[in-house]
Amino acid sequence: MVKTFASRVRGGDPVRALRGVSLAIEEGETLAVIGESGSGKSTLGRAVLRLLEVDEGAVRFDGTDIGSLSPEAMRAKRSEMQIVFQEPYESLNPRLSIGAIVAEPLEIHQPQLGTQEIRKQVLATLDRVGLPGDAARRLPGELSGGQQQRVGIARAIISRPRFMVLDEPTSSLDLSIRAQILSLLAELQEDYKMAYLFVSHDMHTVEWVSDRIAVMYLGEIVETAPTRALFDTPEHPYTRTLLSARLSADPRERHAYQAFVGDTSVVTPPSA
Ligand SMILES: Nc1ncnc2c1ncn2[C@@H]1O[C@H](COP(=O)(O)OP(=O)(O)OP(=O)(O)O)[C@@H](O)[C@H]1O
Repeated sequence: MVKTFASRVRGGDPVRALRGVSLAIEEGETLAVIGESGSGKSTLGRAVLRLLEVDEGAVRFDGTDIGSLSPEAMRAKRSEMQIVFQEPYESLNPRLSIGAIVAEPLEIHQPQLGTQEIRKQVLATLDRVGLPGDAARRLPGELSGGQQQRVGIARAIISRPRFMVLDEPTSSLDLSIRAQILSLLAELQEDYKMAYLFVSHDMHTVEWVSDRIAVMYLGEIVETAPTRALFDTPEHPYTRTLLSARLSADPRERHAYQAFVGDTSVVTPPSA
């Protein structure tokens, strides 16, 4: 895929956010996309869901080129492809109750369900993501950052997607909360057999959550490898730089992910 943006600065050069990116994600797997700020990770995540149009390239979901779908067919497809954003508060309508926010995808995709059934599914989904039923009546601003992200996750999973883009889903949260949210995402993936495209700039996070890692640098994927292989034998010089930066990162981050690993049996700690 190729995507070039006009510069945000008047007279500035166009920004080549994606310079020919190609990737495939298998059913049920987590592919992490890692890279520094501005490398094009979020653009890629949005392009994959057709939340923005690319200049060149196609996205195939189960073999269907989603770029060729009519607006109605694309809307139906969206129930199978969801996104969880980095900033939960900004992604939630501050004037809608949590119940209304989580109900929205069902109202759009399965309006035939009726009010009672939608309400039942909203409460079950809130419970599944660890929120009390009375959260349904609250507004986003009344919840903590971690709870807001649980709402973002509830809204994403209520239509039972098979694929989710997780765009730095924990990086705006307190370290103590990150492990809980990562555990929840891992459990949901196991239960619902979802594939994740996990966008992150943090090597600690992707080390624990991903099956494979794609390293992005200036709009290109410079290396893709299974997680363990990438850590053990990084091939690209930029990957090596990211790995050495990780060793000097905040040790509290490490504790958060060790807590995460202690919380769940779905990930294997590294042998080193
Ligand atoms: N709508 C836009 N208009 C102009 N430039 C944009 C737009 N969206 C993104 N860009 C630019 O494209 C490049 C890639 O941005 P992108 O947000 O995809 O990177 P990223 O790796 O996700 O960074 P971050 O981790 O900071 O979110 C950046 O230089 C960014 O400034």
